[in-house]
Amino acid sequence: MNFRKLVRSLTIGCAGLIDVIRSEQNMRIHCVVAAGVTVAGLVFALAAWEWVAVVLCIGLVLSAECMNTALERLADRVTQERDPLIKQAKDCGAAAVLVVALTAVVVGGAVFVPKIGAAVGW
Ligand SMILES: Nc1ncnc2c1ncn2[C@@H]1O[C@H](COP(=O)(O)OP(=O)(O)OP(=O)(O)O)[C@@H](O)[C@H]1O
Repeated sequence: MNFRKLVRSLTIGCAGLIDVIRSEQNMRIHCVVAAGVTVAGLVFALAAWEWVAVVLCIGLVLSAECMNTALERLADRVTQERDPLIKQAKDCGAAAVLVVALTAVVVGGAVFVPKIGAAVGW
């Protein structure tokens, strides 16, 4: 195994992640929500399987946002002109983020709503 190559790949990935966080408001919103959900998970002492579900959702949403940003930048490199196919490509990328974000909301609801309900005595 080429250890130096592995470290280089990780460094490049971190640089990309920092770039997306700096440049994309939606990514910063996802990160704030992810931090809030993590704190809520600690407060409600989630079970192991609940952590698995929550962490998977967070990872999927952040990853989708990174992929969407990559697609947007490639599209902008292809042309700055209005183009119907560029619109379709960007809208499909945005749809990918929307699908995982809605999935995360459903999973988060299934995990947290019963706990919040029990805490407030519903
Ligand atoms: N070159 C283009 N040709 C046609 N439609 C485009 C083009 N660039 C963006 N759009 C469309 O315009 C709408 C708004 O795009 P906008 O430029 O505001 O955001 P974005 O480039 O998709 O993402 P961001 O704002 O995060 O950079 C979307 O429906 C998008 O698909």
